[in-house]
Amino acid sequence: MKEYIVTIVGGASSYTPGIVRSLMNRRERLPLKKLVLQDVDSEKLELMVNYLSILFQDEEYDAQVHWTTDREESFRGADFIFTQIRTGGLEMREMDEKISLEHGLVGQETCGPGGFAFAMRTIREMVEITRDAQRIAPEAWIINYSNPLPILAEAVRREVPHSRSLFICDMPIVQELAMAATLDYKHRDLTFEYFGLNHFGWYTSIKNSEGEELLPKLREILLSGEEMKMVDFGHLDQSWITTFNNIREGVKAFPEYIPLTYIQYYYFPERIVKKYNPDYTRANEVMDGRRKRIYEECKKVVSAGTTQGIEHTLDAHGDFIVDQAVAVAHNTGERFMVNVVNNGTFPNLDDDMVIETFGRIDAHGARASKKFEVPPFYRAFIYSQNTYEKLTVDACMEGSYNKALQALTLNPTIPSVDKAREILDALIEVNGDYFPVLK
Ligand SMILES: NC(=O)c1ccc[n+]([C@@H]2O[C@H](COP(=O)([O-])OP(=O)(O)OC[C@H]3O[C@@H](n4cnc5c(N)ncnc54)[C@H](O)[C@@H]3O)[C@@H](O)[C@H]2O)c1
Ligand SMILES: O=P(O)(O)OC[C@H]1O[C@H](O[C@H]2[C@H](O)[C@@H](O)[C@@H](O)O[C@@H]2CO)[C@H](O)[C@@H](O)[C@@H]1O
Ligand SMILES: [Mn+2]
Repeated sequence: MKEYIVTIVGGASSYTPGIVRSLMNRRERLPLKKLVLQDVDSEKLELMVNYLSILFQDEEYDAQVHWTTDREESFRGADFIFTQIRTGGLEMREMDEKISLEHGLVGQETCGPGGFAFAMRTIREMVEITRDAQRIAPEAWIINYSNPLPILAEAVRREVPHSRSLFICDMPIVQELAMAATLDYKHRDLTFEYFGLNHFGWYTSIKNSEGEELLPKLREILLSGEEMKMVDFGHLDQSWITTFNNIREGVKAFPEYIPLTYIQYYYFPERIVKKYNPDYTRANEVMDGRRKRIYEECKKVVSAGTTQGIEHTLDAHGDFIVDQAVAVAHNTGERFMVNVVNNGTFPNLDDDMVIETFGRIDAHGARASKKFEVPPFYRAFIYSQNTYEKLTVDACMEGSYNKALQALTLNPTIPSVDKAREILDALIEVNGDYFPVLK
């Protein structure tokens, strides 16, 4: 069987050990010749590779592992390029979240002004990565996790036509696992339907294998005040548990569908701002939690020279990306949530909109499977969010202050032009050279 070369851009991320464990667990389907970790942080890369070398040895996993800061070198010969970059790091995420909250706005990684700033820092980098991949490894598939996903997907769609890119998000699968557990079903026995954009959508149907519609039952459970049954991979922080339980608030507002967790930021921005602590945000929780825990785990293994007796982190995140690589490699046509260009899937939305819905993945990439006519309220809501996303790409690529201001004014978490201008000026100041010059 063919042996694959997988490159991870942002290879020093704390998500890497989980992804590599998923690769190891799927060694029969995706045998690895070489794993290449590429990153801008050589110190963390070295730690990660030292850790993985010991893990491979302990698990008798026969693949080479290599690290480099040189993107060109890392792409040579690659079959798959997984991308998970965060320009500015968690430190800039912290700034985004805190500045937004200081201005009375949602302070979040991918939604509202935080997502806008993250996009302005990352768009050009993601476009360059995709161009380089197309030039150096034209046969390789890029499977991208980097956020803000829909904005990066829009930028790549425009700037790098015909790139072999998949844009993926683990939120829906994690929410589906929780919804299945709450309904007392196994995830694999349910079929979900969903429409929207990434981090901005709604479930319209949840059926069991007999074809029984279970959405009304889930609605009833949520409205009765019962807690969502979280599928805990070992380290689910309280803030995520609260976010999952807020799905109920969305259902209370508009009971016809089950909103994705992230809808809380758009339905209830004032509630979120009131509840969030501007001095200790999610970025702090991640820095003190997942980031610290994973690198400590790596250091322990490296100093002990063995993985024995050291706790390992497992989550759906790693499986989700590797399963999609398997679907491409084996041309399976398996069903996944996909981010694709609309092209008539939602007939009453623009054809060129990047949408999120269920579809199939095979050797030719991702395609949506079912048409859905979007009801008027959701259609208008999606248009404002999608136009914000498109204007953010315009603003970044054209260096346009006016487009940036229009983008933020349309963002459903921002109430006025005055607020949009106030937060835009604050973000420009704090981001310095991370942002393009906006004239
Ligand atoms: N799509 C999803 O559902 C999903 C899920 C989880 C994480 N993410 C995204 O994955 C990314 C990584 O998250 P994280 O929490 O691990 O962040 P992180 O900052 O801890 O790790 C990102 C890594 O990328 C490196 N990096 C930054 N810019 C780079 C570049 N230009 N080239 C190569 N490496 C670069 C950093 O040095 C760092 O090691 C973020 O964009 C995050 O939002 C997405
Ligand atoms: O706040 P974070 O950094 O923990 O997570 C941000 C990401 O949240 C979603 O993903 C997962 C996350 O990757 C996983 O580790 C776990 O914590 O559950 C989250 C919810 O499913 C989201 O899909 C990503 O786009 C975010 O970057
Ligand atoms: Mn996501």
